[in-house]
Amino acid sequence: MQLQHVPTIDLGPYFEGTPEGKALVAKEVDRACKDIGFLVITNHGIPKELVDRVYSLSRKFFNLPMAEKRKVDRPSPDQVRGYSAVAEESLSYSLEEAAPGDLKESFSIGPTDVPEDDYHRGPAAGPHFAPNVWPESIEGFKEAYAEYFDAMSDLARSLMRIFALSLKLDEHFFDDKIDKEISMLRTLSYPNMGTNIEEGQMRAGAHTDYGSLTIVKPDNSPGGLQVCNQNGDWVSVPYVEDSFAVNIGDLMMRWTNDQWISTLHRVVNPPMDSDASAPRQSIVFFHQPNYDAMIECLPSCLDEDGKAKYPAVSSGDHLKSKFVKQTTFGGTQEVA
Ligand SMILES: O=C(O)CCC(=O)C(=O)O
Ligand SMILES: [Fe+2]
Repeated sequence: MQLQHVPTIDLGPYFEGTPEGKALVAKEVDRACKDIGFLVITNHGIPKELVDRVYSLSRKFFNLPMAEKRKVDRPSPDQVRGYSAVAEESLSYSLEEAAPGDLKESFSIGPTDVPEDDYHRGPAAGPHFAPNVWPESIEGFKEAYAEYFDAMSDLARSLMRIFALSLKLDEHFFDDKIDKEISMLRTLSYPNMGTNIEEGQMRAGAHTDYGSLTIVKPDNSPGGLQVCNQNGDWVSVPYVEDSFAVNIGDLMMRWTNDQWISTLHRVVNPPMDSDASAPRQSIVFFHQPNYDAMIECLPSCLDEDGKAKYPAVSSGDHLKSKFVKQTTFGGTQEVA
């Protein structure tokens, strides 16, 4: 039977390391990725203290006066770094002719401690390793974000190893394709807008993510993440204490020849009567392989006639193609 809701999967047996435990988790993950493209993970090994620290430092940042936040404004349209204000972006723009701006503000970083070599700094690297910008006035902010990025990167590597087992590949198949990743970490703050909303305006309009996988630290405040299941119904991602929501993106769907699905999702507004002092804040890690990793249909995912639906493409070119498609409200470009 096809899953129509988002399952919760305990990663404990994978990390215990027995072949049975690994096989069990790989099977559950395979089903989730095929049926609904989303899963909630528990026993992921990320310290709660780190998550809580990044959460509260981010809250401090979003509470700064606008002039302070503007000091770390996004440096240029092609660099997903720094601050973007409410309604400056629209995630569903790539799916609709015109969409109103999303009711969120965000702060983004890319890889930290980038080596000064040709791979990372030469022309082929484009804006993938652009420098980060940091708010100077919040103590411990930079360190916490860098630590969280690394923790997410480790968790994503474990998830990719589970994916490899699910896809009948060697467990380490993806390792050398994600060791110079071009991932992004982004905190999203969704203020409670009351009635100050345009027709059709949402916290985040319906969209799919671009990369290999996304790891979301959700928030339990009203107005949350919803997923469109294969029946076409919007279902909420369950909130589980100390969990992360994980979803696969367009790149993974392409890598699996559409056997796994990159699912449409959105963040809905809270009910009008909900507490205006409870804005939602989520922390989102968009995992993206090395820019030169070739995304070529995996052998276990070919069609029955042995064919692939898509030609090979590099991770960097794939991301660029999404980038060009998506224009933000107000005319600049944005990557989800
Ligand atoms: O805030 C969330 O829960 C998810 C946001 C999202 O889907 C995105 O930014 O791509
Ligand atoms: Fe998303």
